[in-house]
Amino acid sequence: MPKKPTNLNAKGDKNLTQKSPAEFFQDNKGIAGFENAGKSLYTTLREFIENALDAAEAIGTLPEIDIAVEEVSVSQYESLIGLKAHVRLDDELYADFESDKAKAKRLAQEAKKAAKAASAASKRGGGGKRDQAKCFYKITVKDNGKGMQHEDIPNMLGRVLSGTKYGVRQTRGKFGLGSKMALIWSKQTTGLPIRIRSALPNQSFISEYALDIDIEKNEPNIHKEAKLPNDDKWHGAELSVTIEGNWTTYRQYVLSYLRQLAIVTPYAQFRFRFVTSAATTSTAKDIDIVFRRRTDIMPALPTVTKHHPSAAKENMLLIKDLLSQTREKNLLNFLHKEFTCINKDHSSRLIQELGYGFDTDMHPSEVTDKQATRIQQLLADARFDDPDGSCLSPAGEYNLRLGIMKELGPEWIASFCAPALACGGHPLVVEACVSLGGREVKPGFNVFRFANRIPLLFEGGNDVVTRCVQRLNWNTYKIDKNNDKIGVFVSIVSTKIPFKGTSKEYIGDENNEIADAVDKAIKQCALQLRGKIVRAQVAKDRKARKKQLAKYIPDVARAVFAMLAAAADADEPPSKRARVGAALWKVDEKWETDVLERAREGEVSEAVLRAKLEEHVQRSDHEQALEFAMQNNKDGLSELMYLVPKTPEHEYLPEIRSGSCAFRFLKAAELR
Ligand SMILES: Nc1ncnc2c1ncn2[C@@H]1O[C@H](COP(=O)(O)OP(=O)(O)OP(=O)(O)O)[C@@H](O)[C@H]1O
Repeated sequence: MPKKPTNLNAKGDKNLTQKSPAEFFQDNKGIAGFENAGKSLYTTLREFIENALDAAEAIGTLPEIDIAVEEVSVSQYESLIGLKAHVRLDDELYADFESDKAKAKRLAQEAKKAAKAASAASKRGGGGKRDQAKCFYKITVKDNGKGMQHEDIPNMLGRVLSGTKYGVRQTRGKFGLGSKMALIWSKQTTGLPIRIRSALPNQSFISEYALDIDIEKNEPNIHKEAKLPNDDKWHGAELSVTIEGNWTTYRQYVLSYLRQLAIVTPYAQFRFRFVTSAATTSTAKDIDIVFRRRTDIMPALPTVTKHHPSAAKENMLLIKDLLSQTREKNLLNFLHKEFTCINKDHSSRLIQELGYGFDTDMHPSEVTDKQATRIQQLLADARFDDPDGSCLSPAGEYNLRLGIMKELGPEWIASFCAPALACGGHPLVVEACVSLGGREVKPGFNVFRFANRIPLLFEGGNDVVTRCVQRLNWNTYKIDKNNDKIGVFVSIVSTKIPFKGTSKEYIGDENNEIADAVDKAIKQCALQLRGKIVRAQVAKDRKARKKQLAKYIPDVARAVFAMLAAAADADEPPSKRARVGAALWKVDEKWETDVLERAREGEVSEAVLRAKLEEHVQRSDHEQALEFAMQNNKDGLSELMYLVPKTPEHEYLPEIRSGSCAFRFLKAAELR
């Protein structure tokens, strides 16, 4: 309903009105990923699941997340909103009265109609919902995370742009918007409140709330608040909303999202259930899948960091904000403590460079607006080291590989982690894996994108990763881009991912630093794979040669033995012709006499010759293979294996070699 304008100035323009953030996002749901019923169902799940992961990781707990999507029939929905609260005394009085026979007939017709609509929708694809009846779903996500303070719950979940994840730290959530968008969508489509149960670790009670949002005031509207006993010492949160959705068209997206989440978070366990409405007689569409945890090793927690000085390039107001908030007492410490990559010496040199009017002892509150602009200019123009990225928590090559092996089972896989770089003043790390082959992988490119360990499923064509994949000349790496089953996985983590829009769907291609880092990471993986491909080709050729040689062994053994036997019988060395035929041209005479003697005594037989030849072919094959691998090591012919240290302190052995392989132990830092 259009809002009555609030006149802000009695004398001014009557149309001058103000909107609350909640109203803005209600009117522009699309920018937050709520453009239609199907997409809204997907985004609601995504927002809840990502909050659940953030909450468990924040307390270092291995995430265990239960996700349920329950279909709600129209009649169930009506009773939820209290429309059928009245218990009928005389059914036959009502227009919708139907006999048992009529009811059975109607249900059969409805089932037929629903099947027809679903098949039409899946043919149409996308999120269209024209001529379909409205469908409602109850979405519940339960985690074992840190929970929320009782008093904070209404503001956290009922006030747009409120959250605990602002600041310079890597988190999946950022805007303080996602769950409120789900609530706005539920308010608009079903009018039902969000239900929350939550407990902090070691809290004796469970907070229970039902609330919705006053969109005009951007305020929580509490329907129910209670504290229940927490006898099981549970901690975490359980959020539940009932919304209009479209499962048929977004089912595939939800399942792909979960599968990709399992790849990038193999240390989490997800259980996903889809339950058809009780009114539907068939349960054939029900789903109950568990994405099992494959490792107990979680990446280290990301830590809060400070701005990199290059952030001044992007944000003119940053210096002024920091100057007004800082607790530092002088300019020297202000630059050193409020930014990364500026030590005290560097800070003093920068202050000298600022010139007239600045000195190291100056109090930050004395800096004028003009001087703040001068500081901003200098920081934007000066050169600084890249941040070290230690505040970030990338998925890790081990976790990525494990997830990919588990979900896709490729034949080959290569991984690379690029050094941290500064992007808009925020540290950013790119990790990549490229795989070949695997289950359910189609020929050509299969691009999987992750940002702060969130799978990105939409807008693939515009994303920096897809663009880099398309630009790369895959032939150089002996990879056939049309026929090979190529999996490209790129995970980007940062304290601020430069998403396009608030729906966190893709990262644009225009940032050269990110594009270069992605390009480099993919190329490094492709290079490793080229080594494996070359090695496999060489191994194949060797096998063919060995097979070919082995084929001739019986004939050669027979011919050589026949010649030896004839020479031994005749008591004289073989003729020159026979020597050439048997490749004995250059053997010395003593050896020859010795062999003839042994042939006479039966020590050298055809079987012995055959066994010796087989042994020789086998040995030279191994020697050639190892020689080739050692010579071509740079080309990626060595295979990286990741060993998880059992203790923080462990010793690295030197290289170990055997006849057919060599082990070289490297520390993670030496791999880069
Ligand atoms: N499952 C949960 N466990 C603990 N805290 C939660 C949970 N879900 C939400 N919160 C709290 O509520 C806040 C608001 O969540 P919301 O989804 O609205 O935004 P966000 O996750 O901060 O950012 P974004 O809009 O980018 O997702 C979060 O910052 C978090 O503190």
